[in-house]
Formats: sequence, C-alpha cells, structure tokens
Amino acid sequence: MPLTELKGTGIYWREDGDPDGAPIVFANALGTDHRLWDGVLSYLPAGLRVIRYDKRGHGLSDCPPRPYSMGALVSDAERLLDHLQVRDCLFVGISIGGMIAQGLAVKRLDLVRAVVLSNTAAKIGTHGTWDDRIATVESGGIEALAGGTMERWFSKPFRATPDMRTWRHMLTRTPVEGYLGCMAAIRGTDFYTPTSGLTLPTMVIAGTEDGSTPPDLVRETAELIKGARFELMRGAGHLPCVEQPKAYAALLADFARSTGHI
Ligand SMILES: O=C(O)CC1=CCC(=O)O1
Repeated sequence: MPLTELKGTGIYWREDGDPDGAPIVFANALGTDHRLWDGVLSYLPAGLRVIRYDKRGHGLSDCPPRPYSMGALVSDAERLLDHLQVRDCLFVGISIGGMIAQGLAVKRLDLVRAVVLSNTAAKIGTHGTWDDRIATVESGGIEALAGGTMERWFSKPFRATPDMRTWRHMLTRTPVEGYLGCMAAIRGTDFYTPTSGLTLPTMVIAGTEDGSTPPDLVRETAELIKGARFELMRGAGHLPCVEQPKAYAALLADFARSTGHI
C-alpha cells in the first residue's frame, strides 16, 4: 500500500473493503498506528470503503522533525482524503485522532458527513501534564512511560492477557521524534470553541476504565455538540477498539445506519 507525499510529508495509508462503498476513515491514538483497528475491521458490515492511515511520526509514515501542530495533523488528513477523492466520509478518530476529527469537521464539512469522537476531548490534559510527559520521554525514551500508559490504555483484566505485550511494543517502537511531536500538538490544542459549533451527526465514545480521557471529560465534549450521541463502554480503557472490537464495531455500524451512511 502506498506512501503518499503530501506537501513534503509521506503519509502511509491503506484501503480495505469495497472500493465503491461508503467511506469510513480511521485516525489513531498517540503511540499507535493503523493496526489499532485490525480487530474492529472483521466485525464491520460489508460494503464499506475502509481507509486507515498513519499520522506523521507514526507507523510507516514519514517522521519530520518536531514539534507538530494540530493544524498540520488536520491538514495531513485533509490532503489524504482529497488525494483519495473521498467525500462525505464517516470519520472515526480516537484520542489524538479524535482531535484531528474535530479539526477536520470544523474545516472541511465536504469531506466529513459524520464523526465518531472516541476517547477524546476538545482539550486533553494541561500544559503542565504534557510538559512533564515530554521531559520524561526526552530523558528516558518512550519506555520510561510505557508502564503508566498501559494502565491508562487498558482495563486491569486486559493487562493480564498476553495481547498487552503487542500493544506495548507498538507504543515503544513509535519513533521518539514522532511521539514528542504529537504530544506538542495535543498540548497546544483547545477545541472548545470550534467544537461547540459543530452540528454534523456525532457519536462520542468513552470507556469506564479510561485513565487518559476519563468518561466525565469525554462526556463534557459530547455536551458541546448539539445532538451528539454519547456511548459509555463498560469495562473498557482508553482503547476500546482493542479491548472490545465486536462491541465497538457494533456501535459504529449502528451509528452509520442511524445517519443514513449505510
Ligand atoms: O498516552 C495517553 O495517555 C493516551 C493519549 C492521550 C492522547 C492520545 O492520543 O493518547
């Protein structure tokens, strides 16, 4: 699958499903790549054009020098969808991917007809929390915060399964520059005002065990958006698409049907 040059930055993407189907686009969390959605894909209804990509500094995409801005991450998504001639997609973003989804929906309603904001918020953390995390990674690498990240990402029962190691590897093998670059982008993002103006169909997903974007924070973002549907996944942490792929796909399918996307 191609690495497409978008204004000097190569962005890796892949397509699955039906090339003529209704487009659904997935954007990943910090420290993860497009494989985050592998489990969900097998449970999605047939007939969707499924597009996944690696944001800059992650997976197989280029890793330009940091810092990155949220504007650059949103522009990468925008340019990729233009390149792939995608219009009116259902855009599913998790965590920083959910911030990209908010930015894209504000900027390009021709590209996005509905959004799923998963385990995300209009603003995540404070300047202080991100400064601390940036300093930790600068001195000790991603490994220095891998243990804490697993506790925020996954529920206690999931952390006892062998699968957890795979996701820890995905995190710790992320390019340090890309990880730091994206942390700077999250640190600089406050979408309260633009997100509160969104009117497109929106579903917001939270996990009861999410230590990164706890349910109350996620619900607060849902309440900014008129008519947004809020779903709380019991027993799931920050990455419910990994812990509960079948239930997660069922929510996506139900939302896609309710909005007339499929
Ligand atoms: O690393 C975390 O704690 C989780 C996270 C915050 C923003 C994001 O994309 O992931």
